[in-house]
Amino acid sequence: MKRGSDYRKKGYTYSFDMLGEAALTAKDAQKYFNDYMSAIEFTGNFQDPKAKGPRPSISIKLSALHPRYEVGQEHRVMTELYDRVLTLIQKARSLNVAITVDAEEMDRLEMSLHLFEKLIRSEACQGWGGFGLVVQAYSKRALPVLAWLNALAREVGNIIPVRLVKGAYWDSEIKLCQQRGLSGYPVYTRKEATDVSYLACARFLLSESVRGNIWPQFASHNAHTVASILTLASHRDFEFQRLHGMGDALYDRVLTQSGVTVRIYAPVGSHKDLLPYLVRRLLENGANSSFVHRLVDARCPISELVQHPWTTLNSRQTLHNPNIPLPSAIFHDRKNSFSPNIEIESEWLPFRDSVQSFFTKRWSAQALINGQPHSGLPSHAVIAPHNHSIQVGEVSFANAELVALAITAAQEGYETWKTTSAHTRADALRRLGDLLEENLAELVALCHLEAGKTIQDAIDEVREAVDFCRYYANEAERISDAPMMLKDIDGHARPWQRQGRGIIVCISLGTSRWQFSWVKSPPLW
Ligand SMILES: NC(=O)c1ccc[n+]([C@@H]2O[C@H](COP(=O)([O-])OP(=O)(O)OC[C@H]3O[C@@H](n4cnc5c(N)ncnc54)[C@H](O)[C@@H]3O)[C@@H](O)[C@H]2O)c1
Ligand SMILES: N[C@@H](CCC=O)C(=O)O
Repeated sequence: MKRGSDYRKKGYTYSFDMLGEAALTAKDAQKYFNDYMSAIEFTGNFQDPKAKGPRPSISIKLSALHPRYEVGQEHRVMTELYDRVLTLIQKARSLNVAITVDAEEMDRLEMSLHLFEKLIRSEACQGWGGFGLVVQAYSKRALPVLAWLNALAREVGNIIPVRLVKGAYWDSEIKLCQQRGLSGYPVYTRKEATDVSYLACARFLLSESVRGNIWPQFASHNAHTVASILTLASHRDFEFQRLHGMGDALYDRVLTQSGVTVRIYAPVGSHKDLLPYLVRRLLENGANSSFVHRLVDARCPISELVQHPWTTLNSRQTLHNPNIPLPSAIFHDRKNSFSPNIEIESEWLPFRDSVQSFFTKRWSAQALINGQPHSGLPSHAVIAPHNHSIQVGEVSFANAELVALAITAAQEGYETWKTTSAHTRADALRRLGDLLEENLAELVALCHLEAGKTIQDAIDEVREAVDFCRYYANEAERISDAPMMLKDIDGHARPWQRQGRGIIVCISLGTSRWQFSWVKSPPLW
């Protein structure tokens, strides 16, 4: 507060962010809760007679306040985390300190909105107008979220402050979707698309149908964006926001020339907690497309800086960025394995229904030799480890006779298999990968019931198998067919070619590696 006093004299106000996020333990979450509480008390009680502008506020991160702020634990989010935030709201309201819920990763958007709705409907928020949230314009859901917030504000009769940012997690959003093999991205992949989205959201927030329901807080250091907002606005019922240490010159001018309030988002805390925040700033400010980066780049002409993002976007051949392949296409030589995004309802609900449709199935497993199942041996019940009242199916174990039969069959098959081209064998493996993927829902149900895996773990298990199939199919083609010349000990080059080693017995322990043994042994050698 003391450090900000010069800025407050100029007319700036603050939103303090207590550094710290992604609490991993209840102890961490309690520490961050205490930090927020004391920040609210300090901010509410601090008197600065020379300060101009509205009172400072506090920004909170939900991930800091609960170690299980995740979709799979939504019932705890809606009760335990709800109680925590409610306590902060009650304290903040009693001291007239506004609270903003920071936006984090896109997968938590729906859950954060459920929680926000429950809180804004609580008695603690009735008629206050000091409880708001952040909307990220790089999100493809930004405009619908704003429309929903506008309807909510109108219904509950509270003004909702909304900080509109471009978004601070762009790089990790892209990487996570690729790693998880999702069907697409929740964020735009061209910078100018985010800029256009920001302006579309700003136009909506400044419209008469929103005025009086939402208090817009436009957060950007991009002079083009700021100038566009000042031009778009037919009233002054909004404010600007900037980060501490950024956009000083721009906002000194805005403050003196436009009469609009400017709030500085100031992170407060120890160096230890600064790292994630700092890395996000480094990534976004280091990007060639960043406005502040281009501003200080002498090679970037002003005519480019002032180009309307719509003109830039419209000049592209595609709205998406072809340099950022879809998650399924990130490998140059094979398809990435697919996962539905079970954090978002539009994908989770249909997938859950398909998985659940197998919950009544009873699987039966027995020796399979030459494509023929061998039943008739004593069977044993397979019981779900997490719920002993569920019988997943039954299994008949092979006996020595069947093992001998299997080895003979494999020996006979090997004679043809070893002369089968690597390409044909690799194709069989790829087909297996595709079949595993096509039957994802059933395999997930089986992993869940038989091994007690969580749904995400089960999906990952199947994905790993699919990846193995595709990866080793390529490897088989790469190394199996082509004869190589290797130098012998006497320096002479000799032709060298791999060949099958014969039958391999694989003993695979436990259920979790069933696919591993399949993929890495018989089909290749
Ligand atoms: N909390 C605040 O008060 C506050 C205030 C101002 C800015 N900010 C943040 O500062 C950062 C910089 O934003 P800005 O408006 O000043 O600068 P900017 O106009 O240069 O926009 C940069 C932003 O564009 C987006 N982006 C970058 N590459 C992209 C791509 N290939 N495809 C789609 N989107 C892409 C990202 O969200 C990136 O942060 C953002 O993280 C913003 O959220 C926060
Ligand atoms: N909440 C952001 C601040 C910048 C954008 O909103 C962060 O923690 O990185």
